[in-house]
Amino acid sequence: MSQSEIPLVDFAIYHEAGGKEKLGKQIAHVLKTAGFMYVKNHGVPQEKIDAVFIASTDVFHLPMEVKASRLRSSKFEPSCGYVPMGREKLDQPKREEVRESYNYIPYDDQRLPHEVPEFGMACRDLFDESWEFSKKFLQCLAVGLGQENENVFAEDSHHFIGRPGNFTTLRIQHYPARSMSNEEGESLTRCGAHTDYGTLTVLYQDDVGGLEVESTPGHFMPVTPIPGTVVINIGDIMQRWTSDTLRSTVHAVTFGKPDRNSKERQSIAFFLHPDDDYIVTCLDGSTKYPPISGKDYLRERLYASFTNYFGRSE
Ligand SMILES: O=C(O)CCC(=O)C(=O)O
Ligand SMILES: [Fe+2]
Repeated sequence: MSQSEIPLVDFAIYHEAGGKEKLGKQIAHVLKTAGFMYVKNHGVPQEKIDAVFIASTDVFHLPMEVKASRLRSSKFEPSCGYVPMGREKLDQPKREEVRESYNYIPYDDQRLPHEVPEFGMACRDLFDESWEFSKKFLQCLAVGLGQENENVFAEDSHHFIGRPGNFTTLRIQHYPARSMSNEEGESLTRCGAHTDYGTLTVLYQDDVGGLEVESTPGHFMPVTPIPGTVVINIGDIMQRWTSDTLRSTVHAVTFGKPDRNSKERQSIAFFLHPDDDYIVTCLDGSTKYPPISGKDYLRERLYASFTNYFGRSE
């Protein structure tokens, strides 16, 4: 990425004649170069985003024993639930991550925090709105890449979204404030450097900041929060699907510098995954990567990033 800034795409032209084509060209270009973009006029109502931020604040402030009674399943299966600090380590070499999260999928109400009754419905609404926007985005992308079928990345491969047979998840993340010495700061981070796994990630962030993307190897650039925008990037399965034409970009969330006494932060990520049984093959007809099902691909990736999880240890 040679740009000094993350590009901003205006989705307002989607409904205009030729809008899909224009947007498709822009977003395909960004995903071949920068890999990350802001999108404004995305159509996801701000009050639905705020509702999840507000309800999840209450969820994260529940007593630990309540949160711990709603742990995400430890099997490889779609599951709602709480993911405590230390469960995930994305960094290489692995540093302690000061982050807790809650995974939401619409068809598992077993581990919902019923103490905050509005949480489930707020998540459901934002899940649906995020998919509505993602569908449009993915249609534009298919058009921008010259695909005949504009739904190849949308309904055709995400038919079971929100239902058994698809792993798409809305994940709410909480990064508590933490004062630390410089020495401690070397061994802790908020979210280690990683790429996402799925088709697309739609990220809603609060105004604290800390998200950074790797613009050139080893050089990270801040994704400063811009009100009214969402942040979009693709994940590894989309890079594979497009035979590395599109770029799944490394990113991380850091503590503020220089004193590292960062404010508490929250973000909401909509991680889109193809259907479990959908076979992803290189779209250009090449054999660069063998065909793989959505589920097998995700299994490989989750095993690598969860510690003491799915019956494995580091
Ligand atoms: O919290 C953020 O801003 C991003 C977190 C992230 O990249 C992830 O969970 O994959
Ligand atoms: Fe990520």
